[in-house]
Amino acid sequence: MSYHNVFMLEHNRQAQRLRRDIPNDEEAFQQTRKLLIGIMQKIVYDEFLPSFLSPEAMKKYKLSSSNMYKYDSKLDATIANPFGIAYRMGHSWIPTLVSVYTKDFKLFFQQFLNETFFDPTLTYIESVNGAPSGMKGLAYAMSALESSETDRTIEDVARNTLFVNPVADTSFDLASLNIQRGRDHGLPSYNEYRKYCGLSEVTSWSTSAALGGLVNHDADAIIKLEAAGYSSPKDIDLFPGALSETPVPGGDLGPTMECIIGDQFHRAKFGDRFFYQNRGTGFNEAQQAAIQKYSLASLLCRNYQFDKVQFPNVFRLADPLKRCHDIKDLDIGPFRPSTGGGDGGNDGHGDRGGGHEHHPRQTLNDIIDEIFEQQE
Ligand code: HEM
Repeated sequence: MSYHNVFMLEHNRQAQRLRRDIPNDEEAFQQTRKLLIGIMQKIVYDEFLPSFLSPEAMKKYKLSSSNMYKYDSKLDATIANPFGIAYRMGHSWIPTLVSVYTKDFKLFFQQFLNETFFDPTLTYIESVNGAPSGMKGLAYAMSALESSETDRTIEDVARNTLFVNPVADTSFDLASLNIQRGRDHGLPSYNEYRKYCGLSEVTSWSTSAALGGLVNHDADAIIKLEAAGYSSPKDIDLFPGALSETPVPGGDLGPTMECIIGDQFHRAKFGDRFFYQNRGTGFNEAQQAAIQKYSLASLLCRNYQFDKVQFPNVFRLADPLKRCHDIKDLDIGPFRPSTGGGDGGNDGHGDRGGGHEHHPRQTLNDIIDEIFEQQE
């Protein structure tokens, strides 16, 4: 929710910067929306994906923006059924505790995750006497804390306290839901996806390749999968089979997960006519270069007033941290229809510090007020 909110703030901030040259409300909204989608795509492909996919997978599926981009109209970008299950690997990142940190990354408040289910109170907390607001404090904590490992362990909080019904004394188990949802969708087994991905077929409970064993699992994982009640390794469901694979070198996931997730993000990139790197429908060279230089770190600095961040990639712990003051804002110049030139970034404090920035004629609040007045 904190990150969802920060993109909303970023949208409004960039809309205000663009307002000077785009007086029409609808046009300003659409251009800002397009810009935010481009920024999001840059962050996902160049910052988020490499934080858990191996360099090999990044290369194989041409996910980094340094790969030449050519839109492929024949590529189907729709979400594959197994991706809806494989991408639930994020369920192994779910923490037991939700933390709120101060701006200097000290623990301010902690709550059990299940206490936040259906109760967003934490996010409403306003900043008092220098203490962080809920939204910002959650982002400070998320940027500073290491995430749980991507492994076969899903915390009890998501296994025993999901959708608790105190009257019936029941609750749901997210791991079971993931398995059952795969079956509901008629997904073939883990073994079939291994074959689809060009990996060896599994026919025995051993680790031996010659015996058709589970070559991408350690002995402990194999014991647990066998104990789960599958009468043959060929029956293992996609979610537990792929999630319990040993990670490939340099990545957090096993080869089957990398294949399904890498392929999906490849198609979502090269099969999307509006991908930000597609010249013409996406952005021109100068605009792309500006987006390329921007980062989630910079975005957090500006909207949540971080003093220091992990840089250049907030998804990786950096030491030392970089001062926000030294990280440039998005160069909005190339996005201005009238100038077509850059404003060269600024001193790290968004519009407030940029010598070339002009205040917009109206704030978004003014515009919203006007719309309401017209409706009355
Ligand atoms: C507090 C954290 C989270 C909770 C409580 C949660 C809970 C859930 C629940 C209840 C479902 C629906 C399950 C079903 O009925 O089949 C679901 C689906 C899903 N979750 Fe999560 N989740 C969390 C975080 C994540 C993360 C971090 C990721 C990935 C990075 C993720 C990926 C997915 C995906 C891909 C689906 C399937 C969506 C679809 O196909 O419609 N979730 N999650």
